[in-house]
Amino acid sequence: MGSSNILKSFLHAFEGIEEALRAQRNLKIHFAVAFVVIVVSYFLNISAEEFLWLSFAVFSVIGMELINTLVEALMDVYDKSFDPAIKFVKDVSAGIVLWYSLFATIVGLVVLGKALFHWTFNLARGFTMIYLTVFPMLILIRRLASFVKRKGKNSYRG
Ligand SMILES: Nc1ncnc2c1ncn2[C@@H]1O[C@H](COP(=O)(O)OP(=O)(O)OP(=O)(O)O)[C@@H](O)[C@H]1O
Repeated sequence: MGSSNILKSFLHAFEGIEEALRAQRNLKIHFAVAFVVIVVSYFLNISAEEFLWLSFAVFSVIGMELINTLVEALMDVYDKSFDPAIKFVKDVSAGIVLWYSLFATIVGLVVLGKALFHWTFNLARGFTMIYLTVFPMLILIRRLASFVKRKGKNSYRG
């Protein structure tokens, strides 16, 4: 592979990020947040390890948002009409971004919380616990709500 080919590959990859950024509002927001976090971290007294955790978190969220953009675009090329299977694929793909964003908030609470507000990591532990209990609970509540709705409809029909 010649050096001009390497440059071309780099340019295509750069274009990919540029196009995704232009098309996706969420990606713009994640880039802005990542930029602010990294700039703020520059002025804080944090260790190299903590900086790596922050970088890992913000780069992961943007990476997952790029994957989500890719999945959405693939699905739209495949079929634009409403399809429950496409809904599932797109929703799971969006879920990946949400999941990594939750991880990023845990890292932010531990690293930035400590450096900015002298928080211990108990708060982050609390949030982690809430995240892990909230999802099964929300699913349960939604199932219960749709069960009650179905029951209501059936009894109305007599
Ligand atoms: N073809 C489809 N069939 C069924 N549901 C769809 C379809 N296209 C989109 N949806 C639903 O709409 C949601 C948003 O999809 P869309 O492609 O508009 O992404 P978006 O507005 O860029 O969202 P995101 O914030 O996840 O990037 C999907 O998560 C899915 O629930």
